[in-house]
Amino acid sequence: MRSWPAPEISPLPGAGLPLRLYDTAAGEVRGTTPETTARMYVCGITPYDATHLGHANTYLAFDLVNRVWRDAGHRVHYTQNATDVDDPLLERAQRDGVDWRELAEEQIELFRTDMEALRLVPPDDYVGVTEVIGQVAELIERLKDKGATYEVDGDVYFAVAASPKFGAVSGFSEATMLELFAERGGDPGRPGKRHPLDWLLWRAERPGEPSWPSPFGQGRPGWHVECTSIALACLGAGFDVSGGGSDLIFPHHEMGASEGHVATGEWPFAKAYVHAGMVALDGEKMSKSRGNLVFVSRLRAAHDPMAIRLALLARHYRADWEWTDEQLTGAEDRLSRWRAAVALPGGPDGAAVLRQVRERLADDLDAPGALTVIDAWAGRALEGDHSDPGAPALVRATADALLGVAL
Ligand SMILES: Nc1ncnc2c1ncn2[C@@H]1O[C@H](COS(=O)(=O)NC(=O)[C@@H](N)CS)[C@@H](O)[C@H]1O
Ligand SMILES: [Zn+2]
Repeated sequence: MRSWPAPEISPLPGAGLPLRLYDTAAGEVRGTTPETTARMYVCGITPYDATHLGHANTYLAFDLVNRVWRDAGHRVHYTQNATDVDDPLLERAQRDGVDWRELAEEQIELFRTDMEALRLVPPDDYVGVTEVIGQVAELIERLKDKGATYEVDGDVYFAVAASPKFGAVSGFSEATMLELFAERGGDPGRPGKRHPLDWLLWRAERPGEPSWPSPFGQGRPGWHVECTSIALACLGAGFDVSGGGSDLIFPHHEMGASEGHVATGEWPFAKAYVHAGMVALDGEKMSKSRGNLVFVSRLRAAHDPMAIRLALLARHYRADWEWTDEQLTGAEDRLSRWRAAVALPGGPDGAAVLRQVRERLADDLDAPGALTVIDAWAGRALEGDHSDPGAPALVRATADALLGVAL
């Protein structure tokens, strides 16, 4: 699938610092160690109710990863999927009496428009799972050849007992796993399964559901295996970052890592598992099932997308936090202050701003800290410190390249 047009990225003098990120599997902040080309897989949307602020918050975190790696001299190979066939999408299409393919297409287009407006760097590979059904079936075949699968009434399951590394990503107890698995699309109680945590790889055709041919009959892929297949095909095992919101830690990323490991024999499947916190509204996580959503497209109708971006950047990417309209007005004030300051003939030392913003972002994406650095510079510039005539241009370029904020 087409992704979206890339924003300009201003060149900056010198180079950034090595990026350190909190790795869920390690349970601590660790230095990323990408090669010349850094490789990142970020789970994409299930295309309905796009693009809400929770989505935007998560993709923005990985946009910062992309920008910091580029500033440190790496090329970035960025892959993102779209889950354009899955139970929740079919249910929503059914509820609204629309064709599921049309719903997916329209929502993916809205997502692209929102991502472009917020100036996120687009993925190099933007892959709808319906584009790669055959490839996914091949991966399932590989897992079958490894003896890691079995069938229940025509549906193909991954046997958790076949994965020596199961649990290495989340570190959760079995009780927590069972609870989350049931909450997030799993079927722990299904009769005929060998273990409650075994998960669906291939769902045999049901009446009225879309299906595709495969070596194991008409059907469609399970959720986790699509991402494993696309990441392996585009990036190869051992890629640098597997990203998503914290609600993907389990079952999605845990099960995908097991699939990748058993299929390739390589570990880790991803060198770092990086998760963004949950954005809430009125005390509840913003989610389609709850319907308490704030849409980027609606905010864009009345607000500068750069203010929306600044409002999101004001929170640490791993924090769970509550959206309020006041945060947007605060971001609009900050945006106009920054724009006024970079329009001045000079300001305090610009090189210090670049150095400090680089330090903040390299330290597990401390964007709030980076915003504070530019706030301080803008404040002193607006009070009349114009000692460095080159500073306004350098601060503008820093905000653009590292934070994605166009002043
Ligand atoms: N309230 C929220 N706050 C932060 N991130 C969220 C929120 N809701 C969803 N996300 C993140 O947004 C991304 C897309 O979510 S999604 O549309 O439900 N789609 C999926 O989770 C799958 N298509 C991934 S393969 C995921 O990384 C998810 O963790
Ligand atoms: Zn995914």
